[in-house]
Amino acid sequence: MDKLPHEKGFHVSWDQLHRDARALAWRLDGHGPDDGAWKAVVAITRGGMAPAMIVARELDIRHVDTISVKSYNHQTQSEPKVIKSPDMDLVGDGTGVLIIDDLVDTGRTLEVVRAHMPKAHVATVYAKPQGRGQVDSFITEVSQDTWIFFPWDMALQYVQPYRGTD
Ligand SMILES: O=P(O)(O)OC[C@H]1O[C@H](OP(=O)(O)OP(=O)(O)O)[C@H](O)[C@@H]1O
Ligand code: HPA
Ligand SMILES: [Mg+2]
Repeated sequence: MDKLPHEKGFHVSWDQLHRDARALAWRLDGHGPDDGAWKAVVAITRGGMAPAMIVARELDIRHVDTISVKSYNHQTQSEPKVIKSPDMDLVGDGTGVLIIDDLVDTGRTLEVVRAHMPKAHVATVYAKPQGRGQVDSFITEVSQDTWIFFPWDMALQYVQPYRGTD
């Protein structure tokens, strides 16, 4: 039987995202340089903002900034561009900074971000094999041919029963 629409991707609920982002925070806790603390979180907008908020909350980090890299138009990839940089007085070379994104796919977004803050620790909630080398920490890996659907891109809707009634 053909796959049902909701079997064609990895669909992440808000609850799942919250659990996975918390797990990421707990993994990072105490692993900052020197005393183990992290001095700031930089979210890669827009997808990194929800996980970054959860990580900053768990680890009690009050300095939160953003970097904006645009790399996709819907599901089509284009040349990544930095549209907005974080406060470089705050982040410096990235030492003690946690860069957070929802996922790494090809790794091209993170390549651009790492060039800005070479000493930062890069963490994503989800990772695909091609980009895994660009992240220092992640929670769940999915195969390269899986599309991850996030809760902010979805809506609840009716699906046909597995065994149709004709
Ligand atoms: O590893 P890559 O192949 O570069 O892809 C991963 C990036 O792509 C998506 O962001 P997108 O650029 O679509 O912007 P958004 O976060 O605003 O949705 C995703 O949130 C990651 O940031
Ligand atoms: O699998 C994905 N899901 C959502 N956004 C993405 N951007 C790159 N890959 C993905
Ligand atoms: Mg993104």
